[in-house]
Amino acid sequence: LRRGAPPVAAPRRGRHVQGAGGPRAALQVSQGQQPRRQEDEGGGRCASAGRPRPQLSPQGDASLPHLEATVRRALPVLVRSTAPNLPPRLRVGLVLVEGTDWVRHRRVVNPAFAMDKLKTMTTTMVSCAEPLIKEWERLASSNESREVEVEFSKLFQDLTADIISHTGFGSSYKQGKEVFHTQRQLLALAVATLLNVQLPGLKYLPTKNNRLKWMLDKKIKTMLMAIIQPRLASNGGGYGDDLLGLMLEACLTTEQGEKGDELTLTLTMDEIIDECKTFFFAGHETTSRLLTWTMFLLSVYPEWQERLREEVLRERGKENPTADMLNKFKEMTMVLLETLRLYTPVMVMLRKPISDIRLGSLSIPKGNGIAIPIPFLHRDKEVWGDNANDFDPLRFENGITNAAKTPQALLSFSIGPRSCIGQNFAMLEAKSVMAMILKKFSFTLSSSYVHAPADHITLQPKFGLPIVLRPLDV
Ligand code: HEM
Repeated sequence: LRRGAPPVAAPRRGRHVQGAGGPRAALQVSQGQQPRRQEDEGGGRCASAGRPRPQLSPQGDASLPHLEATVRRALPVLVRSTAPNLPPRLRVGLVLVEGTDWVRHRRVVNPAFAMDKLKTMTTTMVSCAEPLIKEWERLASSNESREVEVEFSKLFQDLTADIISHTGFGSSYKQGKEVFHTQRQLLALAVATLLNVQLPGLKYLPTKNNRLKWMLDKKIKTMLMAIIQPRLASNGGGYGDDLLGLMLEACLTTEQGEKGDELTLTLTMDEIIDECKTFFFAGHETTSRLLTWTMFLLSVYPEWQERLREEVLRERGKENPTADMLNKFKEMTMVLLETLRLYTPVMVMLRKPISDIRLGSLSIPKGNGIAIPIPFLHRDKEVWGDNANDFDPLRFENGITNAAKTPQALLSFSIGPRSCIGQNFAMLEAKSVMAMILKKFSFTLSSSYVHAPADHITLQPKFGLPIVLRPLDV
């Protein structure tokens, strides 16, 4: 993963010649609308204090042709680089570890996402959605119009938080939810202060914001320890079949030496805590966005809404969906993939080459940031055909690899060894929730909806997603 790129000479003056120069490196170091300051990868150093790092941020047609085909091929030789301004306490777990640490983490976390384990979690996903369905039915029946308007953007955020709390922490889901709630506060604080000028050392000073961040951080750690410690103490009885239990099992089997030479796979307590935080950061908002945009597209394309409803009812009638049944939903899978293509929740992947490399006609020196703009690549007519901007789930009829001119064109979950570990989890979750809604309601966009997709770390409808639900039995 890290060694693939043969070193090539790094042209010192080449960037402008290659049409990728942008402004000269200064406080503002990238071409696009990047934040005003950039921290160094190690955390804490900013452009004004340390060496500015140029970032290649292809935007629009001018620079895209250089990168289109080659970016995908280059992904394996680039290492992940973090959002430059993300505070260290939010850079956690598997998403951000590198090298042998990554191998160790990924092996421990992998078993928790095995399909047979996920299947048992489907029941939990369905039962988290069930009370909402009942509540909407009740509200609709009490309205004269027999309809109910629901704001789905916020609702899906709460629902996916509920699902990840239950599937992540089982019977400790209430404490899990509290952890996630605190993480959300920490994230909101980080985002609110993202563009503040950072002076070196400022993060160590007991400012009001810093004290609040430290307090929240400590609270998260204490709460997670309170969930993890009793599990560890109860060895012999198993650690639970939720994500945490499965991870502890993978971790501790190796620690007890059952596999002898694999002792290095063990995670420390701090690392386990980091992985628990990762479940939430990586898995909750992204999945809620997938659900949000699917709901939006099905409202706009009623013929597809009807096709999916028929598929759901054909397989299982009015019964709750099971994992095996969800895996059979071909048209639902096609619609979800098309939603991921048009409204990818993660908009940018940040990478840096570990040695000087060539990307098509561009030479990129080692360590320079590359922002890979997924929405541009997902709407490229060269790759997806002339209807690249249209909603056409049929393009996925013969699977992902045959949907475009290049086999790995869909980048929503990334590709290669560092691709999303939670993609099957996310797809099962989205299918469970959509099946529950489709079998009970038909729905349309509310007249108050305003179409304004906005990039707030993930892609979300700026003014929410108000939808009018009508129970099918009425
Ligand atoms: C629709 C939902 C999701 C989308 C669109 C998504 C997208 C992505 C993408 C694009 C990456 C690669 C990021 C990069 O290379 O910079 C990634 C990695 C990752 N995702 Fe997801 N994700 C989703 C759901 C989930 C869920 C449900 C979980 C866990 C509960 C999860 C956990 C992770 C982890 C741990 C990684 C890092 C993997 C590694 O580096 O080995 N994701 N995801």
